[in-house]
Amino acid sequence: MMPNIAYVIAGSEATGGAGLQADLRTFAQRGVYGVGTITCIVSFDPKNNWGHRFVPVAAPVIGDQIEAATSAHDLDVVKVGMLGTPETIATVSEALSRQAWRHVVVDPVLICKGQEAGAALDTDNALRREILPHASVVTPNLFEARTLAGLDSIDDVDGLIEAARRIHDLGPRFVVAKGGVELPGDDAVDVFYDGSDVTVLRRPKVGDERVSGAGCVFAATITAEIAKGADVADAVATAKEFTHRGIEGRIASHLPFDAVLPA
Ligand SMILES: Nc1ncnc2c1ncn2[C@@H]1O[C@H](COP(=O)(O)OP(=O)(O)O)[C@@H](O)[C@H]1O
Ligand SMILES: Cc1ncc(COP(=O)(O)O)c(C=O)c1O
Repeated sequence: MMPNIAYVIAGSEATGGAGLQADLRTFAQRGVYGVGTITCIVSFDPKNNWGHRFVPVAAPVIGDQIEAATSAHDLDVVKVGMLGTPETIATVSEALSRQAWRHVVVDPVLICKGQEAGAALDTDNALRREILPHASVVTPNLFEARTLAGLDSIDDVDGLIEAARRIHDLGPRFVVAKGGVELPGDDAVDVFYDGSDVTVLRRPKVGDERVSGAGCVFAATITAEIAKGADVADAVATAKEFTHRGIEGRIASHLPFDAVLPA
């Protein structure tokens, strides 16, 4: 029997907590066969307060990986994670337009802390212009929702809903705007908007620190569930529960932050 296959185009995070490592781990745990393409390599630097070191993979090498993956398998569901540079964004955008996709799930990772602000702005604009039009599902966190929606601040659930509506206007059919730990209150609140109805998902906050990989596991779970045939609303509800469980069971390390342990 053929397994359900999910594809991810994302960055490697060398400590294993986030990025492609978390995506493929999540795919395996949700029972789908994962295929991955690496866009960049992030290696936190233990000699420098675990600051980000960021190296993009050369565009032709990204293109080769996508060619190999899409030629070997009949892929119809893809998650797009960290891209990192305008050149990578152009390469991935061009590759996405070469075939029809049932769903493109975009986790709009906007800033890698190692990047200088000017470069990050170019990347943000390129992501909005070249990747969002391919997205059927987009999962911005609070900062990304504010940036993509062009809002000065998001202070409550109503603000999150307004952001989700504005991002929907940019193209994606389904928007999950995540309040996470950043939105004030006792619960981690996310808003799901499908163009007509708003669903508010909430679970109690586990601590008040960000947990590495939470956004990656969340979007990867949505992708895996869609690959198995779930509709988007059910996939998002499953992702909320699965990520919450992974945050509760999180893994500590010598890093100054914990990582999600999807299980
Ligand atoms: N400490 C926490 N406790 C409970 N849920 C959390 C916590 N941090 C994040 N979440 C939830 O995990 C999911 C992804 O987290 P988020 O922090 O928004 O992603 P990102 O990693 O992109 O910033 C969302 O459903 C969010 O609400
Ligand atoms: C390669 C890569 N992708 C994605 C992320 C975002 O991870 P998170 O799920 O914590 O938002 C990171 C963060 O370090 C990363 O290094």
